[in-house]
Amino acid sequence: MSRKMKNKVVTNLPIERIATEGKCVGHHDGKVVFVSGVAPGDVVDVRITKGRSSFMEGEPVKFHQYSKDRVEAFCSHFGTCGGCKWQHINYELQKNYKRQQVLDQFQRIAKVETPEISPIVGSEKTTYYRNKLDFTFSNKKWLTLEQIQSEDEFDRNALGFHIPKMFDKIVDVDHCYLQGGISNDVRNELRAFALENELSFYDIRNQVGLLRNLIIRTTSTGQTMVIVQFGESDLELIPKVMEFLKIRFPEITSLLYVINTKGNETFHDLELVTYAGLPYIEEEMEGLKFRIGPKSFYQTNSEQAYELYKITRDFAELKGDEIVYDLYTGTGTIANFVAKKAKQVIGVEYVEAAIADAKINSQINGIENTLFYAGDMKEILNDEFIENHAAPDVIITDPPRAGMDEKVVQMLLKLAAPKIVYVSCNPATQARDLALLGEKYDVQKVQPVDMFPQTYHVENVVLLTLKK
Ligand SMILES: C[S@@+](CC[C@H](N)C(=O)[O-])C[C@H]1O[C@@H](n2cnc3c(N)ncnc32)[C@H](O)[C@@H]1O
Repeated sequence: MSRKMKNKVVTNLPIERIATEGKCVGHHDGKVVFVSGVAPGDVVDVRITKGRSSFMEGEPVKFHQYSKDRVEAFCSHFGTCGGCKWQHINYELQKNYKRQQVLDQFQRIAKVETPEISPIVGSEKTTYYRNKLDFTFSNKKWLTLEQIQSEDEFDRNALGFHIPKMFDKIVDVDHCYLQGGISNDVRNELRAFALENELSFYDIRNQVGLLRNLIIRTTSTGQTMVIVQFGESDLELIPKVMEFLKIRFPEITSLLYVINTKGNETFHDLELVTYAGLPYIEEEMEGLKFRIGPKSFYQTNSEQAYELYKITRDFAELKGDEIVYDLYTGTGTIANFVAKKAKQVIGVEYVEAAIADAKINSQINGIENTLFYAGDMKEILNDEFIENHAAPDVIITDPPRAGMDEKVVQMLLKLAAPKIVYVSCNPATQARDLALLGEKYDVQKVQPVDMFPQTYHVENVVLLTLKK
């Protein structure tokens, strides 16, 4: 019956609350309806886009009542672009919903006893907080309905972000409120230069075109890295583009490019060329320097990363004589950040370039009690590894969104370190892992942190102690 609902319009649906992944929930005919682009308190007509036996999904087509918690969205790309999906909800409420999400996931999935979840640590900056953005060049610009219906011809080249669920359509970004500094100018002027010089924008379907991707990374110390990804190896045009950026933006401290003719945009396996400046940028925290190469992961909100690391260090309560494992260490930021307070810190991560940066980060900061290893966690963290190193007193783990592999969780249970500090960017997978760790561990503290205002994403730090 529900499949028949597809494209039908449910009228006057009161929106009740926010569910996972930022969608809101209403009820119709005893079924849950997930609706995007609305806020709790709205009353809307919803066109059903998906009907299943237990739930439906839809999008608003008419608003009868607006929630009192709504605010005016500030970005002209709101509703089209996949980022900042919560900018129509006031920030105080965004924070409450994020905390609620952690609570919901823990109750639904973890099913372990938890102490009260602390109020979320909010971000002072609610715009211009990201230190990294990734823009795509495309010859398939997303056109608005008015543009499609108008008689005018439109240039279809675009530089911006992917439209959600459409791999080849790109919203041509005029201004992005996520990254400050020269980011908006670099993107807009590079696009203008490319259009003026009739350079080809990437055609993702046919995998041809010169300009493929633009990555801009900034630091709180004012450094900027710009990486241009080219889809063709044109030795005449590439220097022309790079020279334009070098001359026009002397503020760029690290200007690189990479030629990528593969089927995907990742460049972990490709060689980057430093065209001007240094091959890295440096972030600073409590006087420590962190070197970030083009292939390294670094938390994308530097100010909130500092808050996150302080909470992690506080939860670990190090006295100076502990062996600490920092799993999924990235460029070793947490490892180096806590090293002063530990006997030894061992960081593990699978991106080799990040491990090379982690070692350099220890070196440039004069830190001598860290060791770093590159490898897949489920392979490297084995009995031999433990035999070769002292057993940990504290384990800090900060896995990707997918959480920890079950083999890794089993290893943590076997290691039975007195304390685990689990940092996560996905409370659902964290809750799943906690359900397993619950066999030997109690959850002592739960502290959500907002790294990504205007989105539903939430970071969460949990302290676990070994059951007595
Ligand atoms: C959320 S990041 C944490 C980085 C770091 N703790 C920080 O704060 O900068 C997760 C890291 O896990 C690494 N990673 C993902 N899967 C892995 C695996 N199977 N084995 C080892 N490391 C992995 C990623 O490369 C990434 O650097």
